[in-house]
Amino acid sequence: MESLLSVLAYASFFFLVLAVFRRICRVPARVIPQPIIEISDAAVTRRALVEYADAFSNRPMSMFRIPIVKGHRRRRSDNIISVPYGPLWRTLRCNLAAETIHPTRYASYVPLRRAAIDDIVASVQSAASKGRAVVVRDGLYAAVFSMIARMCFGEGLVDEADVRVMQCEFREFILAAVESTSTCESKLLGYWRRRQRDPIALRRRLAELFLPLIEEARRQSSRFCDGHARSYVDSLIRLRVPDEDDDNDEHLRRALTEDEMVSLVLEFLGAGTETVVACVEWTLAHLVTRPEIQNKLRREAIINIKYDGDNKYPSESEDEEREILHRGMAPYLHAVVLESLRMHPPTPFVMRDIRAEGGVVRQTAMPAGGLRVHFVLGDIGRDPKTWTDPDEFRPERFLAGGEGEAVGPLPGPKEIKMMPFGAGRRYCPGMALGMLNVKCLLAALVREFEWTEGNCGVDLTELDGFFKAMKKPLRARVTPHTCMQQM
Ligand code: HEM
Repeated sequence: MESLLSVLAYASFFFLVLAVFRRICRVPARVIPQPIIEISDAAVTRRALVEYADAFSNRPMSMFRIPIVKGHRRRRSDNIISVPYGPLWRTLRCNLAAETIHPTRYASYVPLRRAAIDDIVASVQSAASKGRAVVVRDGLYAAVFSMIARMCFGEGLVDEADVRVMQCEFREFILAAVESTSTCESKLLGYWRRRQRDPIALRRRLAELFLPLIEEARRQSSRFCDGHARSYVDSLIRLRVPDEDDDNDEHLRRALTEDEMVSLVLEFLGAGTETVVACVEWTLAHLVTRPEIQNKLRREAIINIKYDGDNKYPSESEDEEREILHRGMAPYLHAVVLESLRMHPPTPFVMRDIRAEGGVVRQTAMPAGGLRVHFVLGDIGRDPKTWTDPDEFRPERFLAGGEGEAVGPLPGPKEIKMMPFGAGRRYCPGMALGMLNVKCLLAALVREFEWTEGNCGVDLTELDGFFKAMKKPLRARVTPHTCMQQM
C-alpha cells in the first residue's frame, strides 16, 4: 500500500512539473504531427502562392519560439520569417524594407561593401601568394558577415573583435540549427550531435552578445534626433508594434521585447550572409570550370563597370551601383547571377503552413493539425518543361533572344519559371540588396583574379540544410590579374 502511495505521489509530482514546464514554455498539450507535401511543379506553385495567397501566407512556427531571455518568458520571440501573416508581420517587414534595406540607404553602405571587397581580395591574395589552392568560403564569409553586422548594429557600435566573436558563435549556431533539423542521419548520431552543439544554448550565448550592444545603441540613440535610424538595431529600438493582432488602436502599440530583438538580429545576420556567400561560391564553382564565361565576365567587369581613380573597385556613386544592380550596365553579370540562382537557389525550399479555418481550403479538407507544404526551388529552376538542358550552366539563356530573356529574380504575375527569392506575399524583401552584394563581390573577384580548377576538382554536391551551400567548399587555383594582362 505504502509503495503504491509513493508511486502515486511521484506520478503526481511528475505531472505537476510537466504542467508547469508546458505553461512556461507554452508547449501545446498534444502535438499533432503535420503531414508534409513537396511541390516541384511551377504551375501548381503559382496557383498556391499567388491565387490562394490567403491560405498560403504563413510559415511553420519558429523552432525558437520559446523565449529564452530572462524576464520575458511569457512573450513570443518571432521574427519576420516566423511571424504569422497579419499586422505584426506587416509592421516588422515594412520597418526592414523602409529603414534599412531601401535603395535610398545604399549610398551609406558603399564604404562597408568596399571594406568587405578589400578583405576578401586580401585574403584570396594572401592564400594565392603562398602557392596554395584557395578555399574561398571562409574569407568570403568573414567579409560578408562583417559588412552585414555593421549594417545591423551601426559602424561605431561594433569593432573588429566584436564582429569576430559574433561570427564564430553565429556559425556554430547555424550549424547546430541545421543539425537539429537534419533528417538524413541516424537517431543516435543526431542525438550525439545535438549534445555537442545545443542550438538553444548557442542562441542564449548570442543573446548575451547582442543585448549589451542593443542597450548601448539605445543609450546612444537618444542623442540622435535627425529622424533617421542609423542601423537596423536603431530602427528596432524605435519601432512600436501592434500587440497581438490588434492594429487599430495606436495606444496598444508596444516596444519590441528583448527576445524579439534577438530573433530579428539573428534573422538579419543569417539572411544577409548565408545566402550571399552560398551564391558567390556556387557561381565561382561554375566559373572555375568554364574559362570562356569567366573571361567574358571579366571583360565586362573591366570595361562596363566604372572604377575609382586607383582603378580598383566600382566607383562610390550610388547611381553606378544602381546600374550594376540592374541589367543595363552589366548584362552578362546579371545573366551569370540569375543562372547561378536558377540552378542553386541558396534556400532549398519555400515553406508554408496551412491551417484553414473550418479545416477546408477551397473545398479541400485539411488534416486536423494542418499541413506543411515545401515548394522545392531547385526542382522548379531545373524543370525540363521550362528550360532546355536545365543542368547546364548557360548564362546566355538570360540574354536578349534567350529563353529566359524576360525572366528576373522574382516571378512575373503570370507564370513562374524560377523563384530563388520566393513568391507571393512572403517573397524575400532583401532581394535587391542580396543581388547587389553578390554582383559587387563577383565583379571584384573575377576582375582581380583568374580562377582555375588546377588539380583541385570541383564537386557540385549540395549540402542538406536551411541553406543550400556546396557540400565540399570550393578549392581553386588563383592567379592575380594585372591591368596590363586584363587589357
Ligand atoms: C541572394 C540573397 C538572398 C536569397 C536567395 C534569399 C532568398 C529568400 C527566400 C527564398 C525567402 C522565402 C520567400 C518565400 O517564402 O516566399 C526569403 C525570405 C526572406 N528574406 Fe531573403 N534572400 C536573400 C537575401 C536576403 C537579405 C539580404 C535579407 C535582409 C537583410 C533577406 C531577408 C529576408 C526576410 C526578412 C525574409 C522573410 C520575408 C517574409 O516572410 O515576409 N534576404 N529570402
